[in-house]
Amino acid sequence: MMTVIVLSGPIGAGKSSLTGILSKYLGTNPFYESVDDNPVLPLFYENPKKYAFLLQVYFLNTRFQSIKSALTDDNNVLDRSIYEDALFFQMNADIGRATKEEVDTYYELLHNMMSELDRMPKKNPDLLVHIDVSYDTMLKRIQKRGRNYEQLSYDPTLEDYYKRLLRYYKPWYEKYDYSPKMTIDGDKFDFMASEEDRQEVLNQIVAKLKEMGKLDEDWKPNLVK
Ligand SMILES: Nc1ncnc2c1ncn2[C@@H]1O[C@H](COP(=O)(O)OP(=O)(O)O)[C@@H](O)[C@H]1O
Ligand SMILES: Nc1nc2c(ncn2[C@H]2C[C@H](O)[C@@H](COP(=O)(O)O)O2)c(=O)[nH]1
Repeated sequence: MMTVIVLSGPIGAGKSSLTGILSKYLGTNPFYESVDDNPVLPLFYENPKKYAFLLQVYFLNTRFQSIKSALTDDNNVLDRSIYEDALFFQMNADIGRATKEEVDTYYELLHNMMSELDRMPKKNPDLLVHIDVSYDTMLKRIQKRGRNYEQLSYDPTLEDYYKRLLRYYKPWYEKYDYSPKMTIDGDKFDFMASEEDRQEVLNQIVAKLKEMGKLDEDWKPNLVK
């Protein structure tokens, strides 16, 4: 059965990490957001006002590309949903990093591209797995990952940016209704370092997929690597 799972959550929540763990466990394909090979991301952090619009278009384009493959392919896990794109741009626009013309153009482009998804065999994911984290956890993980331009030492105003991002995520998740959804407590479960925590998180997701009828009741992982 074709099942598409999408991860969501703020920067550093653990989406990419869980995408890898989950796709391996389910025997499906991981799809990653373009980050380390994204030439616009460092420019954005250096000069957000100048590059917010370009970065947004860059992400929209790469995400659309991976969604097209993921929704036509078999079983997949994506490390961020396209539904979060507007959240990021709205927030950047609200803090004055985009002109009205850029905002209008972006929304038109987004709607236009989203309507293309109507033609796909599947328009929406089967399940959204949201990783919920506090500011402290988010910051710790951003530090652990160590991308220079995401550190508060690089730009102290990132503290406000990150706190604001967390505030935007709450209503976004509550409103999200394109598919069934579930939350993983990213503060509680250290699914990178603790084998026990990792298993607990996987069990929660598998239980949800079984409840939805996407996995058979007697499904067991094929752990042969
Ligand atoms: N649940 C977790 N417990 C401990 N460390 C984590 C957890 N999730 C992610 N990390 C670590 O935090 C950093 C950011 O994780 P990543 O998966 O890149 O986040 P995202 O894709 O959401 O930005 C990485 O260094 C990763 O090893
Ligand atoms: N301004 C925007 N920035 C975005 C968007 N999507 C991702 N990002 C940034 C945030 C991180 O610095 C980096 C990678 O995100 P992770 O959550 O995977 O760490 O890219 C966006 O739509 N707009």
